Amino acid sequence: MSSFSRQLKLSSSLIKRLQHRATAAAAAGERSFTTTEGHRPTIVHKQGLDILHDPWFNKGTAFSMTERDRLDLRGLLPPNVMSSDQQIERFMADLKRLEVNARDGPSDPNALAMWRILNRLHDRNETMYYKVLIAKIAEYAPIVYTPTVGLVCQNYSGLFRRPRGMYFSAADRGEMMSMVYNWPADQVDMIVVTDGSRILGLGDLGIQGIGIAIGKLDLYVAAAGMNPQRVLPVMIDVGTNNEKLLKNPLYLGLQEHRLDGEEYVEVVDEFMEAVFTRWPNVIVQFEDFQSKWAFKLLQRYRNIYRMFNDDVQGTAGVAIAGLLGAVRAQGKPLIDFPKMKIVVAGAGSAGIGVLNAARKTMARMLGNNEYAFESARSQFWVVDAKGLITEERENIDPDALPFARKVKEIGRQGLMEGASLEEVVRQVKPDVLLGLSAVGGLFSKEVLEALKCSTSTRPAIFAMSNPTKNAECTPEEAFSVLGENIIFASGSPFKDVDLGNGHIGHCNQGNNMYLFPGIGLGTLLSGSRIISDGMLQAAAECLAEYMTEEEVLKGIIFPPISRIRDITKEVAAAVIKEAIEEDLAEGYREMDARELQKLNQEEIETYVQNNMWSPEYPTLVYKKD
Ligand SMILES: NC(=O)c1ccc[n+]([C@@H]2O[C@H](COP(=O)([O-])OP(=O)(O)OC[C@H]3O[C@@H](n4cnc5c(N)ncnc54)[C@H](O)[C@@H]3O)[C@@H](O)[C@H]2O)c1
Ligand SMILES: O=C(O)C[C@H](O)C(=O)O
Ligand SMILES: [Mg+2]
Repeated sequence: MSSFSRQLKLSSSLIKRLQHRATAAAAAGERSFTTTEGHRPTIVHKQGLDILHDPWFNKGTAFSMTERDRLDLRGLLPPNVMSSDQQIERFMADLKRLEVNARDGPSDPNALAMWRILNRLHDRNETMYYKVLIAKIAEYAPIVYTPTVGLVCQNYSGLFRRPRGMYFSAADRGEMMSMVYNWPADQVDMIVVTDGSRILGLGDLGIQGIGIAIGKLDLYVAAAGMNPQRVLPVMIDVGTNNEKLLKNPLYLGLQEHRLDGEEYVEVVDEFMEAVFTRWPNVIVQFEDFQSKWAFKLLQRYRNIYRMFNDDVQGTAGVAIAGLLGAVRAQGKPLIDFPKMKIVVAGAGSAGIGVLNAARKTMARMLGNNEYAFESARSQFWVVDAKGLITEERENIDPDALPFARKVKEIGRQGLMEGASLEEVVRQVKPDVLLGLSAVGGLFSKEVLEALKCSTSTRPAIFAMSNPTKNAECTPEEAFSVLGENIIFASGSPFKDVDLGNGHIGHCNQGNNMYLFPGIGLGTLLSGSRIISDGMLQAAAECLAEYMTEEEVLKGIIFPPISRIRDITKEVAAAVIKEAIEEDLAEGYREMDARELQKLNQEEIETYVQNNMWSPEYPTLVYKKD
């Protein structure tokens, strides 16, 4: 156990290391946890144009002459055979041209145009698409993922060309169990499903929300090395309450108001039953469901299906890692975390998820008993659209109730029910101001000025709402009001700030993308039937631990996105270790539960690494059906 884990008082005997295991097993050749699919030819049952139109097999101009003969492709392609590197070079030149040509630099229409070009590549050649994405993840994640994916969802009815993923609608009730067989893949490892009801901070986008499921799965492939032939984006279309979409003749979804209550649950139940019947080993990530349903569905399914909610659980883990980073950045020991005063703006699925996880982490550090849990509660002040939440709040949301401040207590602090964010910050003088409100600019100049009273030596600001225009403040705003001695993180990417004195104000991206790919991959490779709190906690700790002391002291508390494949590998390994520890790991393919238990830390990482898909063209051979 690392000293880091010890400080957190975590599950103790996590790994029984069998040091001699790797060499002995390799020498005996008794098993292989290295999958060597790489050089075997892939059998195809298609020829000619059918192959060129099939993104799973298409190589475009990279088909060799012998392959062109074998697969009846002669004459269907320009004669010059290109290497995959040449293909990428040509493609990138095209993309760059667009950037150079844009008169006023990168802008929304420009980002959308880049998305279109990448999407077309995705349609015609998946291998090349993911090669580009992995090689240039820092450049293109903001296009295929947050923030541009938000714009894509808003415009999806216009952008839609070739369908991607599956749509289950309220009109399909009773049919889902058979419909699910229309998907061509016999194996699906990962589903990201949304009902489009709360896409980023953009509200109800109905069926257009499928874009977010596609974007998340792009990261599953690029960061976690999930095989793109085994991922499935899903939209559950139960209608929309977005009046504009209801009236838009070009809208692609059901033009009726959202189902609610039992009827809604029945649709989601039927979908879950259908996908787990066809693919019993699939993992389902719930994404961007409105808070009203996010918690209920999570509670309903998490003990019977392999599923998690990214907005509630992934975000919580990323925030915990960030909060622990903020403690370290002050040069304090982690055990000081329970002393932090934290103001959270936003009490939706993300805010409440963070609050619950932060409270549990503090309680664990304080002795993990009821008293510790109760006393941790008093470290949080929660402000929502109606102001500070106290026990006096009428019709209080049951999920927010545990964080409602006691009236007496806040009276002493000079606060009252519904107090404004600015007042709360001024009176509480918090160490951390964390926004998951979806309200752009909420951390106004006045709020940031109030934070100057913070009792912390290095206050932290987490403006976590997405996309960019919904961020509670920009890093420029934060650094210009509060000076350089702060920690800053945002949900969407911003550039670092030049502070003008030769110093840089670091802008961290605090986004659940640093956890969900590793949670999914670790769950898959462990073979755990559920995703436990312990597995999620292990993922969060791994992320927190990833940054070095030196980086953290510089204010860098999250890794740059260029390291996302590496951090994902580590997170997946941490999740597997925890699943083994909790006796949940049932194994994956040739790696059964007993074999898994024999792996030491290094072997688990090798096992993960060897099961991460990389975009390389396989040699194709034709075989008649
Ligand atoms: N960075 C990340 O990884 C990450 C992860 C999940 C969600 N998010 C973002 O968090 C935001 C919220 O997501 P959610 O699912 O919790 O949404 P939600 O709609 O369920 O919750 C929003 C909350 O903000 C509150 N709010 C609204 N106006 C406010 C105001 N003026 N002051 C204070 N609070 C206010 C609402 O009352 C509500 O409690 C979205 O923008 C989403 O993109 C970011
Ligand atoms: O999608 C993201 O970028 C993060 C998060 O899941 C969100 O809903 O904002
Ligand atoms: Mg989300």
